[in-house]
Amino acid sequence: MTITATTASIIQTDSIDVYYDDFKALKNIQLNIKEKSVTALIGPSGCGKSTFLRTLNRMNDLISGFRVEGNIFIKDQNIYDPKMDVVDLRKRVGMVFQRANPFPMSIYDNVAYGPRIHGIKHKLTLDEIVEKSLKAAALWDEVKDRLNTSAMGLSGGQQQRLVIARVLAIQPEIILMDEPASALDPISTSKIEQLILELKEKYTIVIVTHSMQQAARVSDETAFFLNGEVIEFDETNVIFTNPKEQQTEDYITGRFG
Ligand SMILES: Nc1ncnc2c1ncn2[C@@H]1O[C@H](COP(=O)(O)OP(=O)(O)OP(=O)(O)O)[C@@H](O)[C@H]1O
Repeated sequence: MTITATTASIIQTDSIDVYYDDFKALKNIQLNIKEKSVTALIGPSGCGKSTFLRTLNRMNDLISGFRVEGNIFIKDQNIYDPKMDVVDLRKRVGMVFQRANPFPMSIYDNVAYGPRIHGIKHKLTLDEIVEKSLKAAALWDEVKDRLNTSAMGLSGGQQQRLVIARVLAIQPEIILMDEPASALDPISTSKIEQLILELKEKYTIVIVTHSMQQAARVSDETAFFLNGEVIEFDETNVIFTNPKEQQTEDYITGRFG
């Protein structure tokens, strides 16, 4: 394993092993993820990228047979500490999935949903949050005249940006994205990529992608996963132009996977 990415990190994983029953899905993962940057997780299908991503906000907790050994620290707080408030953790670490999953309600209510759950009831405050979040998700101009219509009427690309606005509305520190553009056309994909580059000014983003071009375009650092291990973790331009491990080179040049 070659790991040279360093500097101030918001997420530190300390030798993580993950099991689904007897199957060891992740082996000795040690990744430090830099604050306000984009970290891409790449690797062939089934190598553990999504499993790792989901350990970062404890999304795997409810899967029967799932077990994690080792610790993950976010800003020095051990998120697997039994005392950790998981609702608070998921507020701090938001998640965007492959398929946009807007709630079957209005555009406005989708974005206001999280703040309302966290106790914000004042209409003007909610209006402000909705506008700010939709602007930050680069969707405001397209929807400002139809905020009270159903989110289900938006295109796939717009729905994905709405989901990002919904995540932003609860002011996370970290946003996890699991193949956020894989179901989208090239123009919608490019909007999401542009958005990721804008969001990293304020947020830490960890993204799983099967597109090497996408990883190269949006990320600062890249981790290459294979068979549940991190083979190499480095600055993205190093991974794509001068990888140190043969397996990384074989993967990025399309020799397998
Ligand atoms: N709920 C589960 N129960 C049992 N095994 C699982 C479960 N989820 C994932 N796995 C196994 O763990 C391994 C890693 O899966 P994971 O989904 O993390 O890989 P991935 O790299 O994200 O794959 P893909 O790129 O296809 O999404 C695979 O062998 C998978 O079959």
